[in-house]
Amino acid sequence: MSSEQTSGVVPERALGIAVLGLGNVGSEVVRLLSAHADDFQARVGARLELRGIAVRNVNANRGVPVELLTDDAAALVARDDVDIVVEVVGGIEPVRTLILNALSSGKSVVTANKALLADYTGELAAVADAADLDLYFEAAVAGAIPVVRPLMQSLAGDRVDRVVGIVNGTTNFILSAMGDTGADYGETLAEASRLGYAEADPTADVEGYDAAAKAAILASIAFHTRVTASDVFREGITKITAEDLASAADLDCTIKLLAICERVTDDSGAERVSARVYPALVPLEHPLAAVNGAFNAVVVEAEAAGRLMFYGQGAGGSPTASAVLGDLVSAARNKVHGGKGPDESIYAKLPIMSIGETPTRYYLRMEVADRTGVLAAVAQEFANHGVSISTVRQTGLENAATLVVVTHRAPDDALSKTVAALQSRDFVHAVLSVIRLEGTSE
Ligand SMILES: NC(=O)C1=CN([C@@H]2O[C@H](COP(=O)(O)OP(=O)(O)OC[C@H]3O[C@@H](n4cnc5c(N)ncnc54)[C@H](OP(=O)(O)O)[C@@H]3O)[C@@H](O)[C@H]2O)C=CC1
Ligand SMILES: N[C@@H](CC=O)C(=O)O
Repeated sequence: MSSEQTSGVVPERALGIAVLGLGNVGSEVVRLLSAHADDFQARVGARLELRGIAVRNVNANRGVPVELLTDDAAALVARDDVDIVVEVVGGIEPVRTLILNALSSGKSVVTANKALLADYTGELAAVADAADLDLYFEAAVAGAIPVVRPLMQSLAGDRVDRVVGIVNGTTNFILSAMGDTGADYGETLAEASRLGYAEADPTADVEGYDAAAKAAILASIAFHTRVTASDVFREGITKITAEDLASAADLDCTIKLLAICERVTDDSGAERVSARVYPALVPLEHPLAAVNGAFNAVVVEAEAAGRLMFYGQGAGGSPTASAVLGDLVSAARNKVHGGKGPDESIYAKLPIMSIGETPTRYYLRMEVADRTGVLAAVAQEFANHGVSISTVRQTGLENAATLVVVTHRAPDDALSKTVAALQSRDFVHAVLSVIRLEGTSE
C-alpha cells in the first residue's frame, strides 16, 4: 500500500486523449479541453490529458503546442498512454482503420463522422462491444443537439413511429437566406463554408448526402433496424429556386431539406422503415418551418411520449465540440468507473420500404397552354394514375397559364409517373418544379 493511500490522499488519475483532426470541430474540442481542464477533472474524476493531435500538415500555424502535433495518426492511436480517441477528421479511410485499431487496442472512441457511421456502425460497434468499449457519436447528428442519446436511452422504453428533422445546417442556412432576402445560392454556400458549417466537400451538404447519412443513423436507432446510407432516398436542394420559395410562401408554406424516418405499415399489414431526404414544402404553422439559419431541429413522434422536439445549433465548430466533449466525458467516466454505455440495439430488423412504395404528397408547378379542356386533361392524367388532387391554382399569362397542383397522398411511384405522363403531353409546356410535402396524413 502506498503512503498516499495510507494517508487517505487519493492519487491523481489521468486519462490519455488522442484527437484526430484539428479543423473546425477539432480546434474547438482542443481549446475547450485545455480551457476547462479542471472542470473536466471534477466531472470525470480523472484529468483528461491530451497526448497528441493528428493533422495532415504539422507545419501550419495552429495555436497549439507544436510538440502535440503529428502527421502519424496510426502511431498516435497505438500509444499505450492513450485511453480514448476522438476522431474529427471525416471521410471513410484512413479513419475507419484508425478507429478499428483504436478499439482493438482497448481505446474507447468518440466520433462526429456521420459519413463513416452511416455505412460502418455495424462493423465498428461489433468490435467495440466485443472489447467492452464505448463508441459514441452524439455529434454526428444535428451538431450540439442531444438526439442520439435521447433516442437510444430516454426513449428506449417507448415505440418511436416517426423522426423528422432539419439535420443539415448548411442547406437550412442557404434556403433561409434565399427565402428571406433572395440571397444568391453560390455566395450563401461560400459563407456557410467560411463559418465552418459545410463539409470539406460541400456537395455532401447541397446534394443531401450528409442529411441522408444522418437519416440512416437516426432510423437505425429509432427503429432498432440497421439502415445504411444506400437505404435512404436522397434529393438535394440544388434545383430549388427563389421562385419556388416565393411560390411556397403564396401557399403559406416554406421549403426545408427534411430527413424523414418512418415506421410504415404496408398493404399486407407488415411494418417497414422508410428513410428519405428531400426538399419539402412545410406549412408555416409546422414547428420545423420556424427553424432558420444553421439551426437544426428534430421532431420525434412516439406512441406514449407523443411529439417531442429537439432544437439547437446543428453545425459549426463550437456547437459540435459541445456534443463531442459530452461523449468524451461519458467515455472517460466509464473508463474511471468501469463498464460501457448502452449501444444501438439493432434487434427489430424491419425491411426497408422503397421510395416508390412510400406514400407522399406532391406540389407541382407547371406552365400549360391556356385553352379549353386543358384543366380537365391535366386532372385526367392524375386520375389515370390513381392520384387524387387536393388543390389547384391557376394564374394566366398571355397564351399560357401557370398551374400549381397539390395532391393528396399516393405511392411516390404513382406521383412520379403522373409527372412523367404530364411532361409528354403537348399542352404542358414545362414542369417548372416538383416538390414533396411534409406530412403524409392527407
Ligand atoms: N463542421 C461541422 O459543423 C460539423 C462537422 N462534423 C464532422 O466532424 C468531422 C470534422 O469536421 P470539420 O472539423 O468541419 O472538418 P475540417 O475539414 O475542418 O477538419 C478536418 C481535420 O482533419 C485533418 N485531417 C484530414 N485528413 C487527415 C489524416 N489523414 N490524418 C490526420 N488528420 C487528417 C485535417 O488536417 P489539416 O488541418 O492538416 O488539413 C483537419 O485538421 C467530419 O466528420 C464532419 O462531418 C459533424 C458535425 C458538425
Ligand atoms: N455540414 C454539416 C455539419 C454538421 O453536421 C451541416 O451543415 O449540417
